[in-house]
Amino acid sequence: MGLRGKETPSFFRDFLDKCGGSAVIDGGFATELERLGADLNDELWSAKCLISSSSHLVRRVHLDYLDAGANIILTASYQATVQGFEAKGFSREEGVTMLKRSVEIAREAREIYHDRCTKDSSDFVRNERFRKRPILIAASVGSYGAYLADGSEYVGEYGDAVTVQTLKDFHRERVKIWVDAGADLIAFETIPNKLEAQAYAELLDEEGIETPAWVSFIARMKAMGLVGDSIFECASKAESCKQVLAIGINCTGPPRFIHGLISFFKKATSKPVLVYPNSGETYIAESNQWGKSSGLAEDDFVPSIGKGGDAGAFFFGGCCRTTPKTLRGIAGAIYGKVQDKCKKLGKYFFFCKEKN
Ligand code: MET
Ligand SMILES: [Zn+2]
Repeated sequence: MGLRGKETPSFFRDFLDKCGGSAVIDGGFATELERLGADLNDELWSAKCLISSSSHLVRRVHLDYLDAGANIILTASYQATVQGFEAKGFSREEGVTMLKRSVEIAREAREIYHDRCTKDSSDFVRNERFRKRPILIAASVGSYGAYLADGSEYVGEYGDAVTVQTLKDFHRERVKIWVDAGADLIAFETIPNKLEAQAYAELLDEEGIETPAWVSFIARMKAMGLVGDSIFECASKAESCKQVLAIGINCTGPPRFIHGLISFFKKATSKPVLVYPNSGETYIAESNQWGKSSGLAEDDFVPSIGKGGDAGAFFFGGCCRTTPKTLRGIAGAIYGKVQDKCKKLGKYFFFCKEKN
């Protein structure tokens, strides 16, 4: 599904129309790999599984999220860098190959899934609207702080020595590798500050990258009071970049704050808003563990996301510690909502065909 070079402003509009009005982003990728038994206590985190002996697990997680109803799957590249693989003893060439593999494995999973949809007779895939839904591969780009692997993507204080240029130089090669590998989208994720948002926007312009992108921030919250750069400042860095088609928040919890955060973003951007919060637990960098912070049950997650739709978001999913089960709930809620809209407006053709 090579969608590069298309006139980008209509890209998401067409995609959202085909999805029925809202799109489902996958759930926590790396934490799902861990739940399936992968040991990701490593600087490469999920990218460790790109090494061929574990690539079947990467494919499996992609397929689990596709089975759950995802329209967009994020690659296992969040913490993947050529220098990271070199530090493990791989050659430069092997490192580049591993980065490309992240996109290839996701494409393989999409092909397997499409194939299954035509052959499988289970109720889920027999359902027309699931079978025909569009699926995009988004290359996951973690922040410089994620590469540092010390939890600083949640803090975003890189110090004075790190400039916009440092960040552009850091991301340039990896982004180009994923574009060349045929990703449909570039997902700049868990961005902790305005500096990095600016670096991404400049990088897209300087390299003339035509692949559409989204930028997604981590909102640093002390209860509901936000800390760090303001949402306005962060969003404005991406707002003027024509390749950035959506702006939003990920890996921020607890989800009950999401409604308010989306409202902030709606004021800061004219682009579609996306949201994929984590489970509401807090990552503790010192111990490399997730600690319960809100007592939020998984059952509360889906209603919280649903309220995000009322606040005006168009893309919904889950981040760390959410699972295919969570995503099934989100997809169900989104498709249900679309069906309601369909009844009222007679507008969204995928669903209207079935219902009318
Ligand atoms: C720390 S946020 C991580 C987001 C990334 N898409 C992942 O799961 O794996
Ligand atoms: Zn996350």
